[in-house]
Amino acid sequence: MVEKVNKEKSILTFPADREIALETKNVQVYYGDNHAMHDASLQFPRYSITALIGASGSGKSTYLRSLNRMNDGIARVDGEIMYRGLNINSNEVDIYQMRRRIGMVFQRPNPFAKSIHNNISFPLHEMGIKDKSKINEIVESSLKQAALWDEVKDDLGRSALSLSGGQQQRLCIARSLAMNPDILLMDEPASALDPISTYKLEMTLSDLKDQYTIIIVTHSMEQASRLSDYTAFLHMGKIVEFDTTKNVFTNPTMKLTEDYVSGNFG
Ligand SMILES: Nc1ncnc2c1ncn2[C@@H]1O[C@H](COP(=O)(O)OP(=O)(O)OP(=O)(O)O)[C@@H](O)[C@H]1O
Repeated sequence: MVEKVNKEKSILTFPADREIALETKNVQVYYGDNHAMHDASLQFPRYSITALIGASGSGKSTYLRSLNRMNDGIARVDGEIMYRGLNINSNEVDIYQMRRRIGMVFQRPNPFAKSIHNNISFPLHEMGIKDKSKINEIVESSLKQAALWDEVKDDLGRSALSLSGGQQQRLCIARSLAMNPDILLMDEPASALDPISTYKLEMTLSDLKDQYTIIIVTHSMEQASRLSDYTAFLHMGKIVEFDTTKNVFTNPTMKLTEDYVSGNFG
């Protein structure tokens, strides 16, 4: 039985004035016999940043990866994941198309061993876009959105692998943005970055939320409180609390949340 600290508030207080970008209904994830995610029901508000926080092994990555079917072939995922009225956790969904709308940025930057330009233009070619000026336009606009353009514009033919870790991560964000997504899923995108690169990445994400919905796993309480509008706290495969970040950090409903955000465990 989980203990509440604020009895008049419900566990999953939700601000009703926000449009919903993505909703999970009773999502369960099983790695074989390991029931890793229990009954995850949450609505992610559009044009905002939601942080997923919790101790190691609480299920943050498992949940995040379910949101665009990255657990396919690894785990069994039951329940509904509703995106624009469609349950994307169903066999009818074209996973490739869906992932263009719900992109993923991983913990370690994973640029292709190609030029900066090709990192973005190659997937566009694969999508059937052949018009060079259109491609150049998308390369430029996505690099600008990812706040990398000024640093690389003079040599787009340079290898992506010669960029710093922070620049590589922003290039991976640009590559996702070039697909014209609605939602960006990010699994600890700053964990391999130094403080200055982390700061730049956070600035970039803050700017992006005007146009995109961002869901980010982070181990850093400071990052969650600086960056996110909403926070979900996970514990042992369950979503214990979801609320505005301000409330989760200053006025949590659950004792478990209070202990975690105040550093008393985890
Ligand atoms: N590929 C996998 N195969 C089997 N079990 C897994 C796999 N990935 C995760 N798990 C299990 O699922 C549970 C949740 O793990 P998950 O990685 O989602 O937690 P997390 O909160 O993201 O942890 P961390 O903060 O350490 O990254 C753990 O019990 C873990 O051992």
